[in-house]
Amino acid sequence: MSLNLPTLRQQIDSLDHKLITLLNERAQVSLDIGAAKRQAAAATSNGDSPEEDNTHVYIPGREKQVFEKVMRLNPGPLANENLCAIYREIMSASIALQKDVLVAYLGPVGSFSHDASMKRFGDSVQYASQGTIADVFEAVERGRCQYGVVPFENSIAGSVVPTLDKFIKSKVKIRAETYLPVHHYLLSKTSAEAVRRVYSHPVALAQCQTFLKNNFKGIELVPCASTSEAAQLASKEKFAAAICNKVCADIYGLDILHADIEDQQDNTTRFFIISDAWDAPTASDKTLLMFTVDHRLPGALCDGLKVFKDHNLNLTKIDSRPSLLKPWHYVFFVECAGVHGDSEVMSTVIEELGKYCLDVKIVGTYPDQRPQDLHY
Ligand SMILES: C=C(O[C@@H]1C=C(C(=O)O)C=C[C@H]1O)C(=O)O
Repeated sequence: MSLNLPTLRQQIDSLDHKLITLLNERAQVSLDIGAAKRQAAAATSNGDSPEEDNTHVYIPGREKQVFEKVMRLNPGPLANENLCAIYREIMSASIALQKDVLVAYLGPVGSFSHDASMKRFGDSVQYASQGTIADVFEAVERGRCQYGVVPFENSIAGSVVPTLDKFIKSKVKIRAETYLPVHHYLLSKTSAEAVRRVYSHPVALAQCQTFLKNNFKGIELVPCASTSEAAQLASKEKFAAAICNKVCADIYGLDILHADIEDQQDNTTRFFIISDAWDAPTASDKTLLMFTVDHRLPGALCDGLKVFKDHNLNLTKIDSRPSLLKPWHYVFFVECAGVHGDSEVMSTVIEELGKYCLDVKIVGTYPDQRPQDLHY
């Protein structure tokens, strides 16, 4: 069969016609869903601030379901990754139709947080760059942004301490988690031999220790607030370089000196989407709890952790930070899988934990997002 280009283009035109009609039908339903969410919120509100619209249009559990459905129904030839990227944008437009959404991220543009935010929320929502992780928390706390994206832990460097410390003091809640594969680049305006100083975020420097030891032993390493700030600083200096995302080369006019310099190629960072509220239970959720331990009771931490075992809950993360209330007094973070914060099981867990631990608090509860299922 000979392939006729004008006929094939006619086919595309006719399919586009159908697609545009269907996309708008979907958008109309999404507008109705927005109205239904406002109705439901009004029915449960106490009428304190009727002019303030606190409804949540971003529903991570529902989005996870949509992505799963898209991949299940995909007959090809489109790859799941490409179809999911298209759906990311369809849902982004759908969110923006329901409400103006502003997402705070650790900037400036070109940071891994920016990348993670864009991949999570798409092109149609608005973004607000923040100077530090603490500023992202503050933007959400003060209601300037409805959502914020903060790095939580990295597969090589471990926990992101400023994020943990902000959770101790802040009232924000975790609404979703997301994962980003992280590849670092050494960017500069000069040659590798002429570099005298390397800027980056401390967690990024920690991910490239072997590379730095082998190639830049003894060189000045300057920590800064983000990898994109590092790129910005390096772009203003003659003999400096930055460890950052590849996209910073174009954004800040830098050359690539070395690619993929992270110590492990499967380097991944987990981010949290924070907000003033978590969402309803889904088929599979995780919950992050925070508590201090009463040291007057010997073995209190051990007894506390046993509560999770007794309820058959798998622990997926455990960490501690100084409470800053007194020396050698710690706040513990424990994440468990298979349970939502609003469930009866969780109420029982919290009650039982209370026997051994003080100030037990849920930091967030969110759909369990396996990194391998993220195809966008
Ligand atoms: C349409 C909704 O709102 C948003 C948009 C979605 C979509 O376009 O499919 C899914 C979840 C929400 O983030 C919804 O809650 O169902």
